[in-house]
Amino acid sequence: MNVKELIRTINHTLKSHNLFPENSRILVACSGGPDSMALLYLLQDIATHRHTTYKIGVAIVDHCIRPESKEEVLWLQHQVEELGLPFYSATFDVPRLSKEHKKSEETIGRQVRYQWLNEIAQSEGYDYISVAHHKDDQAESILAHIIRGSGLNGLTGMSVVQSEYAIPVVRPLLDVTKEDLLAYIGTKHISYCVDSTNEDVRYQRNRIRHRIIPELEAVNPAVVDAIVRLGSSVNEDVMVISDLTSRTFDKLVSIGDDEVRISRRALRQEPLAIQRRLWQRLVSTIDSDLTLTSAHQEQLLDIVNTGEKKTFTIKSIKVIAQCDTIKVYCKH
Ligand SMILES: Nc1ncnc2c1ncn2[C@@H]1O[C@H](COP(=O)(O)OP(=O)(O)OP(=O)(O)O)[C@@H](O)[C@H]1O
Repeated sequence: MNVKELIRTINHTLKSHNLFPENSRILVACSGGPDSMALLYLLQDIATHRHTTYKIGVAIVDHCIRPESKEEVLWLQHQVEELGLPFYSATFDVPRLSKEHKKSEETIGRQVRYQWLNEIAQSEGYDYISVAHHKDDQAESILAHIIRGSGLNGLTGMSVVQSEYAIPVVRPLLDVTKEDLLAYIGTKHISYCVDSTNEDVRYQRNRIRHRIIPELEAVNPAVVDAIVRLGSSVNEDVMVISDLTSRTFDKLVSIGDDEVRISRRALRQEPLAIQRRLWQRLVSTIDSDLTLTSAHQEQLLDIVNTGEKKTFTIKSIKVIAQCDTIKVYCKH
């Protein structure tokens, strides 16, 4: 893809989601790596191409995982100041936090990064946070979910707009490949930092990127496109199932002050795919942090299929099925 086509493709992604209108303020999350440096320059090119005037700021988090990270923050600060843009940075001791919270460095790093980006975006008046995930990242993320044993929801991939936080996170590059971005960087002579851990196949993501995808490409050279298409079509189907689940939930479930109830017979008449999702919604109504494992789901589906009295405890919640009534409540 040449520069013109690249800009047209990204502009199309943004337009089809009504993103970055005139005068909006965008905080670009930039690691200093090739993808996010490309995003930074592309967003400026797109503003020129569209004759619009959105405003860009740049934010970086130093995760203290690599010895060179401090220097990279200073390098990026210099680049951003040369461009005359606002710059923000924060430092988190991710290795220490990872030990304290018993979570992987990747998970904790992502959590603190998005939380801080949101705080900065809110306090500095930005409308959007923008990140540089591209088509290859999308395919890797879907494959990672398949390998981990995800349900359908995990196969939908990342969305262009994610509204989970107060400030929406936007991914304008999901329709372009890493190769397109590297070609752009080469043409424009944009400098960037190289993350020394990117080649390390002890990290799951790198193993998928450097070992699994090339093997799959030997079978189908367009496998990245094929996986991304799978993600989009699953996404469409999941939206339909999710809508049907919501309507069934509203019809069948009665919500009390600290409990939810459903008829065992009515639940049994629903297809299994809906039953599973209804169970997740029933428990989430009581404890929004509780995600059912497939083992929990099997046990809960068993409750539906008998007429006997059954009691079941999952973490913070209790389920009692007696005669035709199933009651879900907090065990405390
Ligand atoms: N340390 C960081 N500070 C700010 N934003 C970051 C940082 N690390 C990642 N991001 C943002 O999150 C996106 C996804 O993170 P990921 O680790 O997958 O990126 P990456 O493949 O390393 O990309 P890049 O080539 O830009 O480093 C990046 O493209 C960037 O927009």
